[in-house]
Amino acid sequence: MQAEPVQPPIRASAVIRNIKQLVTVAQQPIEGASGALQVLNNAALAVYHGRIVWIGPDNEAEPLFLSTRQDGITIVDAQGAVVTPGFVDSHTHLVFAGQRAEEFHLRRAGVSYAELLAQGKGILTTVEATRKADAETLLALAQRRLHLMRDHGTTTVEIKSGYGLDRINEEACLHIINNLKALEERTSSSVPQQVRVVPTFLAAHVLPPEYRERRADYLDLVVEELLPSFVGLAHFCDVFCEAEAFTVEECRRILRRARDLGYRLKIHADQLSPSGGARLAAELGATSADHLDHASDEDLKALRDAGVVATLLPGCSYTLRSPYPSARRLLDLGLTVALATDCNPGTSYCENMQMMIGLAMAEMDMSLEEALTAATINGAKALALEEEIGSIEIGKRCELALWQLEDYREIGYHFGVNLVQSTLTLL
Ligand SMILES: N=CN[C@@H](CCC(=O)O)C(=O)O
Ligand SMILES: [Zn+2]
Repeated sequence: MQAEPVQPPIRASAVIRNIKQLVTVAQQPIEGASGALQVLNNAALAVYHGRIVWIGPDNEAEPLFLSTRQDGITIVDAQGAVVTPGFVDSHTHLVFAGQRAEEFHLRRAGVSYAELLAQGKGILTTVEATRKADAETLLALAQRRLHLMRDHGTTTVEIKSGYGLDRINEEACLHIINNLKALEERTSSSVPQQVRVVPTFLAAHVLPPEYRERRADYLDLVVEELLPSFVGLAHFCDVFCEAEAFTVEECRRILRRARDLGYRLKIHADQLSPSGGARLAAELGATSADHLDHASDEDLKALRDAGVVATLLPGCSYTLRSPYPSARRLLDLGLTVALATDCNPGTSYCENMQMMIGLAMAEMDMSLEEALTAATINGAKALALEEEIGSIEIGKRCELALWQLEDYREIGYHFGVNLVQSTLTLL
């Protein structure tokens, strides 16, 4: 009689071995892991059809997966890397042409961002350059930025339109974002470093110049025509709620319509002044409210009570030389805080989430553990993707950053260089 073949208890398509430190950022305790980030030393993990099915000590991976015959199993040697979830950059404006270095230097000479906006510069300078560029150029520029992000550890990026501001150009920008998404999904599996792309429609970024004398017509265009015809091209609808951009009432009208059409909501809130954006985000049940430099304690409590993620964008304070919002204040009030780059040509030209973590630790009173949480699982919450990504846990997608470090606590301490060696996305 022939002996029954020993069946492996867990089926795997890939096993990642030889991980010096696995920083899981798990929301549920993991056996053998410790600390706020649930860190496991000398670890391995197994993946089946892109989902994590096992996490444990490296020496247990051998008997579980490697000595039992499983056809087609891929072994990835992490070569002693520190491994974290890939960054989730939940707020970016990657699709644009041109640059605004001149304004950057003008601001250093004392001209404010709001003054530039009021003079028809700022965002409108980029709208002009973006409208002039062809789709191929815009795609190539955005793809280059996306790959820079990936090289610095980001595996999910939200990308907003908002530099087109008319039917043709907004639609073109949304198509470019969706083309980037498709290109990433199709990337060859021999280089498994895809970036997940989440598209956002931001027609209410600033009033386009041709509508200066007919503001109501632009709002009608957005609400009655663009929002309904772009369903399916964007997951989120965002607005810039600010004196120089759109009022609370205008934003409410746009976002209500968007919500009725099935978009999730985001708001650029209280960035340059107390604009009422945070309150509106709470009222409408937005997924996130972003910036929040001028939000009051009452505004923040309203966000917390409504379960809205507070996304802080330290690159803006760095670029605009404005005071950094205190993340400590938000954390002490009990908010869920995310960090993002806000990569854009005006207020934060930076693709690197490691830089945001460094700034948040140096200037916003965040611990490394809080900043890493904000850049991964809380970024996922800001995109309503926390069931899928943002931490290394059973059932989640395998989207990782591999770091050339002895210890994850070198993040933020060793600064100014890229510490990420690669990202890894197993499908
Ligand atoms: N504040 C509005 N939008 C961007 C800036 C865009 C720009 O200046 O081009 C932001 O998030 O900071
Ligand atoms: Zn923004």
